[in-house]
Amino acid sequence: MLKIRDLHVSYGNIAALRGISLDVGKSEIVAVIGPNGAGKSTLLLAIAGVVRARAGSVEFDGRAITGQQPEALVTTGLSLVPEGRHIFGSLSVAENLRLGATVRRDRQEVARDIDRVLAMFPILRERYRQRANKLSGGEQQMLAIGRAMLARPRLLLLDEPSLGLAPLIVAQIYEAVRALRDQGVTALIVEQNVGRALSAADRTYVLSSGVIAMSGKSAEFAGNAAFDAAYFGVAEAAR
Ligand SMILES: Nc1ncnc2c1ncn2[C@@H]1O[C@H](COP(=O)(O)OP(=O)(O)OP(=O)(O)O)[C@@H](O)[C@H]1O
Repeated sequence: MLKIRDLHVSYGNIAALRGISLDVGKSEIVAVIGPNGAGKSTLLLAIAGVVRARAGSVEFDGRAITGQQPEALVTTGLSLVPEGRHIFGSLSVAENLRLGATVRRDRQEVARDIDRVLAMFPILRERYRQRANKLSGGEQQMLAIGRAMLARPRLLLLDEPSLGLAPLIVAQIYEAVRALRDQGVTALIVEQNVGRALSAADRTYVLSSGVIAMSGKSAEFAGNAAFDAAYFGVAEAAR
């Protein structure tokens, strides 16, 4: 579904991604882990068209999407849930959700999709008319995912969904990601929470200083000395 080849992204003279190649198959959950500054957010931003690639290619469903605008990519089925959630604090939960559907014209289907989101995250039903800045961090993360779902994505890009959240809330968020996968939504997730990433993802890539240090089936990573060396080695080197 997603095919990235030799992707390079720079901010001025800082090379954030230095030749990334990565694949995500339909209905897979794939994680990208790595320490602070490894380039994880840049990777998602480049896929979503928010930052420009200096070289390399990104294909989505067999079509080259490199260099396309984020708005155009949303209509092709690609939704980003950015780090920090970027919800609108002064708007209600209902208004934030509807903003996710601005590219759609099928109003009745939108109402049905809002109902699906509220069924997935029942706390948002209780908070439906409240301003989003009154929500807890976990509720805001649920709202951000719900808003992304309103665009009916086939591929969901999640940037650190567990950041700053209590384990019970993180478990709920990942439960939702799995439920979405069962409905046919593919997910590429960036995480610093290694344990959570490995338990949720079918396959995992380790990103270090803008390059892929290791990749494979997540189940084979746990307790694997080569993985520990690759991951903790790069994490240590990044300190
Ligand atoms: N807007 C920017 N301008 C300049 N440099 C940037 C910018 N955004 C990121 N960088 C640099 O690019 C590199 C990769 O950053 P990126 O945020 O993608 O890493 P990350 O793995 O997501 O880290 P974190 O977990 O801290 O978000 C870092 O060296 C960072 O300082």
